[in-house]
Amino acid sequence: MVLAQLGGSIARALQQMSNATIIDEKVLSECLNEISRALLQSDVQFKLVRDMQANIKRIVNLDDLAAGHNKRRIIQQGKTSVVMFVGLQGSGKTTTCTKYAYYHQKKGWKPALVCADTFRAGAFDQLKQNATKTKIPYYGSYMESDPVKIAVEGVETFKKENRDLIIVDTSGRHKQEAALFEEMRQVSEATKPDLIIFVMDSSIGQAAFDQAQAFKQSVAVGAVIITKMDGHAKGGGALSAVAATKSPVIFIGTGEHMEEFEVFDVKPFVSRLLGMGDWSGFMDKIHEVVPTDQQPELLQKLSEGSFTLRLMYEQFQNILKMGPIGQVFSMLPGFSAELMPKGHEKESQAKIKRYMTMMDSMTNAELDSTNPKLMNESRIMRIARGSGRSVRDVTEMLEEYKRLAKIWSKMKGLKIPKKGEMSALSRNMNAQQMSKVLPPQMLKQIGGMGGLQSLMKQMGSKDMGGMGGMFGRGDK
Ligand SMILES: Nc1nc2c(ncn2[C@@H]2O[C@H](COP(=O)(O)OP(=O)(O)OP(=O)(O)O)[C@@H](O)[C@H]2O)c(=O)[nH]1
Repeated sequence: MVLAQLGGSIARALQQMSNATIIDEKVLSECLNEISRALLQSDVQFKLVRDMQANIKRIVNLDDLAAGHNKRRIIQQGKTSVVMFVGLQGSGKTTTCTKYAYYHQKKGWKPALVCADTFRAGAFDQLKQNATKTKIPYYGSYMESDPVKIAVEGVETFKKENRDLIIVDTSGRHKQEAALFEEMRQVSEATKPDLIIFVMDSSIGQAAFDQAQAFKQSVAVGAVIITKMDGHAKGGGALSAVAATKSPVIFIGTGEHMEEFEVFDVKPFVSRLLGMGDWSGFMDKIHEVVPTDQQPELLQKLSEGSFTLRLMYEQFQNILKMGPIGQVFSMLPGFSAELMPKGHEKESQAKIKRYMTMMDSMTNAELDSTNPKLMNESRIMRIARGSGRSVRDVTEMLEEYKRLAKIWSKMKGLKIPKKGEMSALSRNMNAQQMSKVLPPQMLKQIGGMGGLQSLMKQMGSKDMGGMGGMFGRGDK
């Protein structure tokens, strides 16, 4: 094979890979096989080709690629890229457009914003305000009512100005609004975006699948951004949206401010979704903070799923010892936003101490019981009197206990790894286990067990069926 042909074959193989929405082991292997074939046909030594394959596989971190961001160079620095944002009304599109622009500006891009949202009065002002704050050029009009015209003019203007990332914000719309969907399609056709991002509010829940699918059917959605991950919603709808759009989640929004924007990372996201907190961080903390002789016992109890009041007490003790309480809290299964809202660390610490004072008035039998019915009215009254708190306070503490116990009961049967054995947990957390903790409706929407398995794979897990790598951070 002459050199030009060889180059062509390799370029084609790479092109095929970059066309794939998700790069997983299969896509990577196919690409490497293609390249290897071309090399062999060019008489490159077999051993060299085999070593090259192995080396590339070792170097490429599919988990990193799963974020969809670095791998798929849909937007390329140096060339002008147009990115169009679409989504439901109020999903946070306008805010996210600026966050996205700001993020890339910090990375050395020259972004610009175009407001093609002529539907919502005030949208242009909002974009203008955000753009001014972040010193990003913007384009829009108070007079023009045709979003296609504005979008085209804006893109042309910024292309002339050599901006390399032109972001087009569009109006929010629902799938029932056929005319607005047609308009979105026209904006897309006229501006020919290199990437269309579907912005979704994490609290959307069950409606996510249908809505996301409607968007995907009208325009070529290539990526998803989930907003408002700082709220109570766990982002479960995101799973459905990912399934419907067959596109990776690339970023999450974690607040109203420009900096509250993070590259999507599958591990903490899915852990949070399952109400499990950040497991690997949590395990690291256990090994760091819980005295060595107590560790096996705690891990054993965790795997039994029997969460007693005493265990809660001990964990509170550990939490108070852990230092900057805010950071640690979010890692613990269930000990997150509900017990300790962001920015209220002091109050939360006081609450924990209050809970512990009440628990000091409990008997051993009460602390070690796993029977929720044991805590009857007379016991509650006795504890209230003993600790100098109100019956309401005691009831609140017990409610908190029940909430945590419910979450921790999901750990039952999980093989909790010892230090250095994190991958054991990853292997254990398979699709079947995950299916048990997902709301049934959602499971149905993403196509049952089969759908879940392929979704897990799509979301960056290494081995089919297992959450390979998902919790693997502490493994190395
Ligand atoms: N807490 C939180 N609020 C957010 C986040 N992203 C956006 N918001 C807020 O959500 C609200 C709606 O955001 P917008 O950006 O106006 O939404 P939009 O999708 O452009 O709205 P339409 O143009 O009506 O479709 C605003 O109050 C934002 O500040 C986030 O990640 N976290």
